Amino acid sequence: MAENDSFFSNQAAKVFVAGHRGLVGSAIVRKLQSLGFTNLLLRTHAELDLTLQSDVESLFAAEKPLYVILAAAKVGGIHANNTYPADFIAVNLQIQTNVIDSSYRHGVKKILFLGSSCIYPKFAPQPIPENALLSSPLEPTNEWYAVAKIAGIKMCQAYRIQYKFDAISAMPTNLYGPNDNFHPENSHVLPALIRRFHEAKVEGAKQVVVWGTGSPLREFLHVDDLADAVVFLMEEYSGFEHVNVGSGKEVSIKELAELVKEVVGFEGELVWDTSKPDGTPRKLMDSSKLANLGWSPKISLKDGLVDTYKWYLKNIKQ
Ligand SMILES: NC(=O)C1=CN([C@@H]2O[C@H](COP(=O)(O)OP(=O)(O)OC[C@H]3O[C@@H](n4cnc5c(N)ncnc54)[C@H](OP(=O)(O)O)[C@@H]3O)[C@@H](O)[C@H]2O)C=CC1
Ligand SMILES: C[C@H]1O[C@H](OP(=O)(O)OP(=O)(O)OC[C@H]2O[C@@H](n3cnc4c(=O)[nH]c(N)nc43)[C@H](O)[C@@H]2O)[C@@H](O)[C@@H](O)C1=O
Repeated sequence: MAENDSFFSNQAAKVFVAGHRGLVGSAIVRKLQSLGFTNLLLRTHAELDLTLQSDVESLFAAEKPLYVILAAAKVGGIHANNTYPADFIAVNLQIQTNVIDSSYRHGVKKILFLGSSCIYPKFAPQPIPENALLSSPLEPTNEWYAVAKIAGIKMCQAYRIQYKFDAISAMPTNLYGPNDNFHPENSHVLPALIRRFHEAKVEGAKQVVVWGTGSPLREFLHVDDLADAVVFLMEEYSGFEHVNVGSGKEVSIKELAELVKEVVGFEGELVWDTSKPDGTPRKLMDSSKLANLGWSPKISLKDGLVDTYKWYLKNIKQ
């Protein structure tokens, strides 16, 4: 990459991190600050609703960020996705359309759009390569969110073709870490289980209920690794195709539940509520494209879980 195109050497550049208080956005802010970036443009949801096109336009016109990282979205676990399909498709289409289009119109040099591994077909080949996109039907519990995310990838590609706009997309696997959502029903499995096992331990409960059969396989990545991959891609990648970001390691939900139980120190038994959906049976991503560019993850699931539980104890528990 030419010197004047270097993201890392442009630490005074204005970088808009949309969604900076969320799991992903807050990790990206920590990473950028650790790299010496001093001019971050940050707006809370209350200060700027990204679904409102004219407000987004006004922000870009006034602030003229040079780089944009889009980590604002309507996000949730299997239950939330299944229960609020209209919100998941509409809010995400609105946010990403407004931010990508305004970025192009106001001279942004590069934007990174975040999607998710749920963009891939329910029965995709494993590990899932980037070119499995749109090769067969989606997983029904999150197809509304997935369709919005696929539209985001395609919008980046369309703007690259028509306007030569440097819009790239990263597809992370299931993430966890500080500032996650620990809501009992609407969160993802890992924060949900930390909370449930912790509360059961404190209350002296004999059992903890875990959803589904325990057989689905999931790949987990600590959000600090994801943030590292995001800045790496801002520096190193300007391609048409989206890029998978995974840990390469998968566990069953049963194995995950046993690990969370051990880390939290709950001594009772697990009970499986099979009336709850399993979702997609397996979604291990093929992250060799990113590995070939020179990036690899550093944080093991066990270490990441221990740190996340410490963060939960310090910041969330009553
Ligand atoms: N969590 C995960 O496991 C995974 C996440 N991703 C992707 O990473 C990105 C970030 O996800 P994550 O950090 O987990 O999500 P969070 O829910 O933790 O954070 C989302 C952020 O978006 C903001 N936001 C939501 N709606 C609006 C709006 N209308 N206007 C302005 N801001 C808004 C939220 O603000 P507020 O809190 O104030 O509402 C929040 O800061 C998403 O694109 C998601 O698809 C991809 C794969 C896995
Ligand atoms: C990142 C990805 O996340 C979502 O997909 P998902 O991987 O299915 O997400 P999940 O974390 O909610 O569940 C993983 C597995 O775990 C089981 N499970 C057990 N017990 C609990 C539990 O207590 N809560 C939850 N949420 N799941 C549980 C659950 O039944 C399922 O088998 C997408 O909708 C979409 O948001 C997306 O892109």
